[in-house]
Amino acid sequence: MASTKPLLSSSFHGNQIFLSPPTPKTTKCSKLLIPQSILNRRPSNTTLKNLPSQATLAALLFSSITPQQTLALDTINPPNAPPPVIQAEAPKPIPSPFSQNLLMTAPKPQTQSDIPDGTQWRYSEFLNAVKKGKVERVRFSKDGTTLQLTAVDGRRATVTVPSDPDLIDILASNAVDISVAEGDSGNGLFSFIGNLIFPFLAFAGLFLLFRRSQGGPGGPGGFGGPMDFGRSKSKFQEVPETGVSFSDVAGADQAKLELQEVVDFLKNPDKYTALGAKIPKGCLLVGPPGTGKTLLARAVAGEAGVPFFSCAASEFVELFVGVGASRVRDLFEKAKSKAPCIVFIDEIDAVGRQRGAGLGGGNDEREQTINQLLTEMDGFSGNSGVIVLAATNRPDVLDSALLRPGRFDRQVTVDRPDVAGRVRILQVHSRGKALAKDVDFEKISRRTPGFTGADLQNLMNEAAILAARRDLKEISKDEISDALERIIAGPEKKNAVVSEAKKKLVAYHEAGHALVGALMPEYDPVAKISIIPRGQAGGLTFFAPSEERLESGLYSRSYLENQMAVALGGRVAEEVIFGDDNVTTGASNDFMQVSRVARQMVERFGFSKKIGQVAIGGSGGNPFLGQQMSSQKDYSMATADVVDTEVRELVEKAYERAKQIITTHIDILHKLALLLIEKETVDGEEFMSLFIDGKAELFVA
Ligand SMILES: Nc1ncnc2c1ncn2[C@@H]1O[C@H](COP(=O)(O)OP(=O)(O)OP(=O)(O)O)[C@@H](O)[C@H]1O
Ligand SMILES: [Zn+2]
Repeated sequence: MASTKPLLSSSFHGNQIFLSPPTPKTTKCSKLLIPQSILNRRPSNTTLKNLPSQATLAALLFSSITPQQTLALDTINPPNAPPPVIQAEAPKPIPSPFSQNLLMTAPKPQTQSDIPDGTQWRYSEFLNAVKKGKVERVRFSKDGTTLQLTAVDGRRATVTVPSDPDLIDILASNAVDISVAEGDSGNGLFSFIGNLIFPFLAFAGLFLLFRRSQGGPGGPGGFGGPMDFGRSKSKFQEVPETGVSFSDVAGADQAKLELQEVVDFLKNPDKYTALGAKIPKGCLLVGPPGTGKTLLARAVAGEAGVPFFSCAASEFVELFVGVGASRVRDLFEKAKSKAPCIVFIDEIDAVGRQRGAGLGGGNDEREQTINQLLTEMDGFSGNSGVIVLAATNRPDVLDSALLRPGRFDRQVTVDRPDVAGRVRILQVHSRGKALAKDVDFEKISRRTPGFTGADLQNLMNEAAILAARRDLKEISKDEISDALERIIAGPEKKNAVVSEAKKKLVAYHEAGHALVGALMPEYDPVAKISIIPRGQAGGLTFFAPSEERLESGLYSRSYLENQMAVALGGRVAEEVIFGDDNVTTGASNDFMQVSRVARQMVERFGFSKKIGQVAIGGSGGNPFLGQQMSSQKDYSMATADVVDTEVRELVEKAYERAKQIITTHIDILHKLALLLIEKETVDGEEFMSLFIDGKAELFVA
């Protein structure tokens, strides 16, 4: 039961900061929260980016993790949270097991029969049987020190497992089915992965991952030989013609304008060099995920008609020091031979973070990679015809050496699109889709502030899927509307069994939010009220904040006070109707919102006279770029007391206002609650008509 500003963040988004720009769920799930204990154990020069794939790999290897669980894990990271900071936790280099591997001799062939007798096999017997294809499946204990095997003839045996980095590879290359015993303790996937990725399996996993990405095992028996590692060349893609033009990138006019210069240069280098003009070698595309940075880079190449080389910086960095640097060298070698061309480096922050900033010392591999990149960029003169575009959403963490003149000295901001931009993006993504006449992009655009291009693409796609599921020939506004709500608030649980009593309670609760919202001066209009359960919420009230408000990101003191009153309206209605003793826990999200707003008003926005116009508690940061707005306390106990008192006062004041509105307009509260019980959803217009019938005053001061 949450009062939801669909378009502002809400309780659905977990720990998200209330006033931050909305971050609708997108289809992308790239970040995985990895427990510190595992991070500390991983080899020093892997990047965090590898970890999801590592986990995915584990998921593939160990069938007890389903992809769905991995997705569920993704959502543990609040959408706006910064990626876990890698620099603070760069662990000490761990000697690579693969170097030992070089010295290891292959196990001697066994003379025993293929399948040993007994229920306790020696490790060498086990390996031998595996290589002869006599082992069907193995099941590791949770700590990985023993395994249970099932032989092809159905016999079972136990093996004590030494720390052998090759084991997983050997098992996999002999098509042995691998799983891990599920424990009865622990809390789900975290502890599972925690126990799973004890060092040798982690190494083995990475080893496999690496080998896979190299295009298959290097030899029979799965022993590819560690020397393969240095020779990777396939870490970038080369597209001779992207076929993407600026017209495929809707909105982003400013960015296109700035990049037009790059296009001109690539098309006509002589014109510039004849005049002695210095052409930028590198250009940084900065903006939140999904805003079309990659698309823009492709469009630059497409417009100029030059080849497009792309790679993700995280893929440069692998297990061995020096590999990343050699990959960078390969990439530029190739690019220079095809100049003029575009080199696009995505997620440059993965290698481009400030050097030597980590607690555990520097990360050699990353440093070498970035040094190589800088060398390459310094190496080609302004007119070599290779232009490097790099993308990041964390420009703040980049090494300043990258931003020096002659490197990425230009920044192009690719921001979330505005109303008009969203209309055009919707148009682009409805090309080739059959749309009903009632679809109005303008209206959809107004309902989707904060959406990125990727979000809008996802929206249109979801709508198309819905239309197909409904056996329609066209996508109508209903499908788009339903898809939108689904994206914002999670799917409706239409079949959830809700008792009459609960339905009534939720109806009054939501009616309370809506009523207070409608009667607060200059508050956002109510768009829809629903008592169909959705996600965690028993019911929802949608408001439609104005575009200007969202775009400016500015909120007045009175707006925030209103917001708190609206959020409290649910609980107040419960109290008034059902009595103090019968209020429920349904308002807990509302309370969280309220206290967050109140605290921010006092601590950060200077809205408290006693604290004054200062920001205390936390270093701030720009949530737009995913920086942490930490709530770390950096003030004295005495100040903390004042803060607490001020926060409480704000909340109490809001509570009183909500109560006053609800008690004076209780007739409308009843009407709306009845309507909700009958129809389950009520839209804004219908709700407002209750006021006209009831002759309530619309705005009370
Ligand atoms: N301005 C836009 N016009 C049309 N489509 C867009 C636009 N922005 C994003 N998209 C769509 O969203 C998809 C994802 O965009 P893209 O990968 O370019 O984003 P990005 O900024 O590079 O994201 P990330 O930082 O996650 O890599 C694109 O394939 C494209 O279809
Ligand atoms: Zn509520």
